Amino acid sequence: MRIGIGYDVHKLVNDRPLILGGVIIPYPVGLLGHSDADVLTHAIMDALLGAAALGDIGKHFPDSDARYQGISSLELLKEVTSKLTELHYSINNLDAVVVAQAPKLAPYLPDMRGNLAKILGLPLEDINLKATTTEHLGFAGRGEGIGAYAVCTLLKSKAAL
Ligand SMILES: Nc1ccn([C@@H]2O[C@H](COP(=O)(O)O)[C@@H](O)[C@H]2O)c(=O)n1
Ligand SMILES: C[C@@]1(CO)OP(=O)(O)OP(=O)(O)OC[C@H]1O
Repeated sequence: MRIGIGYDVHKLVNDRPLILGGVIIPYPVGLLGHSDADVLTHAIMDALLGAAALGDIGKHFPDSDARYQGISSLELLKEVTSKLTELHYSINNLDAVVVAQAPKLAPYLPDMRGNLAKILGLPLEDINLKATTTEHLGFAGRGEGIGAYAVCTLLKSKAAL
């Protein structure tokens, strides 16, 4: 069993959609980034890459590469999933938390979970998503940005042992 951790933050700005776990969330501001800035999916990718000792998303998908400009982070997650499969890793479970003072994310978590399960090829029970505020403290509490943490465990498939 191998464990990985991921953490990412993106800034909230005008004139950008708010996309988390591939779900477009109606909100007056959205996350700034080279890709679609889906901070939850980024933290999950970093956890998966970390567990496999494959570095981080900046190494695999540099923001200097025009191919990734505006890309859906779910497309990047597909690539990470393929890399894990090539190396005979399977995902055992995944847990993540989005740190956002607003909007209320609970209503959107089931759709995010469904999107992630589909791409990762996992049953829903292997994925858990949560949201928390910071009780108005810090950058997230002031609504300046949104952060996400993710932890996952990987198993090496039996065929590769
Ligand atoms: N952006 C958010 C933040 C929180 N929630 C839900 O509210 C619960 C209480 O949050 P606290 O930060 O006050 O502990 C939390 O457990 C989530 O269920 C949310 O939906 N969206
Ligand atoms: C995903 C990438 C690539 O488009 O860009 P961003 O959306 O800016 O995200 P970040 O978490 O800053 O770093 C990874 C990047 O290389």
